[in-house]
Amino acid sequence: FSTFAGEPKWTKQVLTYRIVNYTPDLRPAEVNAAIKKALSVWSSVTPLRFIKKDRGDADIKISFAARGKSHNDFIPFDGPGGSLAHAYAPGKDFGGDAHFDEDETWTQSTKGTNLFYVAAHEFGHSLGLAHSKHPDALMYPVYRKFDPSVLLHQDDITGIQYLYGPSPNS
Ligand SMILES: CC(C)C[C@H](CS(C)(=N)=N)C(=O)N[C@H]1Cc2cn(c3ccccc23)CCCCCCNC1=O
Ligand SMILES: [Ca+2]
Ligand SMILES: [Zn+2]
Repeated sequence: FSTFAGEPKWTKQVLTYRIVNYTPDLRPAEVNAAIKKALSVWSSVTPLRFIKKDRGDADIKISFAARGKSHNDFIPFDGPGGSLAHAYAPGKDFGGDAHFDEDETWTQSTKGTNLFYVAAHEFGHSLGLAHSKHPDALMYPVYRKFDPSVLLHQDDITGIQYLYGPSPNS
């Protein structure tokens, strides 16, 4: 596993998240569920807890943006394929935020681009993990045929617990 320079991490265990806008590819309830499940991947192995906010500021702001429309972070997306999303390391303002490329076809299946899988990867970044060299780790830099049941590789768990420690009820 790897962390970002300076090992930025959240100094609190309860984090808030807000889904700022939704993709038309899925029903809002499906997006809510995929995001919630992707966060629970990480909270299941750490003391971290996530609270959803529907307005105002939040630690992790989630949004969808397409090509050209610079989603005010000056990193425009690249159309279908290529980069699927990006997320910021822990910190204030943009820190922790995750942006998803609206030009992808977001799905809940193994066709198209699976939102749950990409979100789980992005939240690894939002929590302070950089990329892993293990090809079967969630934090591997390239999207792979994923097996929805087994998502976290031991390397991912070792990395996130290095930053936040294990779940208290482990
Ligand atoms: C790991 C993901 C869930 C998140 C990362 C984004 S990030 C910032 N959070 N690490 C991602 O989007 N990786 C690209 C990496 C990538 C693969 N290729 C690319 C061609 C162009 C640009 C990027 C890529 C080759 C062609 C395949 C393109 C489709 C799949 N894209 C990827 O796997
Ligand atoms: Ca893209
Ligand atoms: Zn990544």
